[in-house]
Amino acid sequence: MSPPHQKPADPPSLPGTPVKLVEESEKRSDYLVWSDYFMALAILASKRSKDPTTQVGCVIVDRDNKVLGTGYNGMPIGCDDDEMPWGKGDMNPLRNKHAFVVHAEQNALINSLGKAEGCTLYTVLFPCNECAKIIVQHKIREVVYMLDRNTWEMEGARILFKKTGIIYKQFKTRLPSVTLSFDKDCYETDKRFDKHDA
Ligand SMILES: Nc1ccn([C@H]2C[C@H](O)[C@@H](COP(=O)(O)O)O2)c(=O)n1
Repeated sequence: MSPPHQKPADPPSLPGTPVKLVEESEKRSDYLVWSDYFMALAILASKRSKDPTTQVGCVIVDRDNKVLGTGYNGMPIGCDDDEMPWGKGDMNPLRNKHAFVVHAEQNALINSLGKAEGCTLYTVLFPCNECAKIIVQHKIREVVYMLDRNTWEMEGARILFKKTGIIYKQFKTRLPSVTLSFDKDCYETDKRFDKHDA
């Protein structure tokens, strides 16, 4: 007899009988945990960025795990992406992207319509000092980031977070990757549904 915690084995199928479909009556175990889901969303948002060197995405999440806003680094509304500078090596600061790009965190906060108090901010890149000022003003509770840079701007952000009690921590996951395929994840699922339904 099987031990009580194990499902009894399926009886061997008789020759010529069709193979039984995998039972789908139990909860999936390989679903995304919240933090993986939110960081994956931030990375997905970063794919919207037109910045040729660094694409950043950001997601703001409330205590009930509701997404209040997402953002990525891009030019301000009304500025034609094709007319704006995307480099950063020109002597003239007005010919560099940094003079104009709205950071991912800023866009996510703007999109959260003033409701970000007590929320967690997931970002692909650690915030700079300018973003940190706005994060503080919105009373964000916690910042979760993937990548960090050793720059004075990010050091400035760390100083502001420490002074104001905003928790910041590097993202940790057990997953090496989250893959997303229009084909496999949607069309094939739909085909399986058709089979069951027929
Ligand atoms: N926390 C951050 C830091 C930077 N960004 C944006 C600003 C630029 O578009 C890009 C950085 O460009 P790089 O100097 O690496 O060529 O990333 C942001 O959105 N959030």
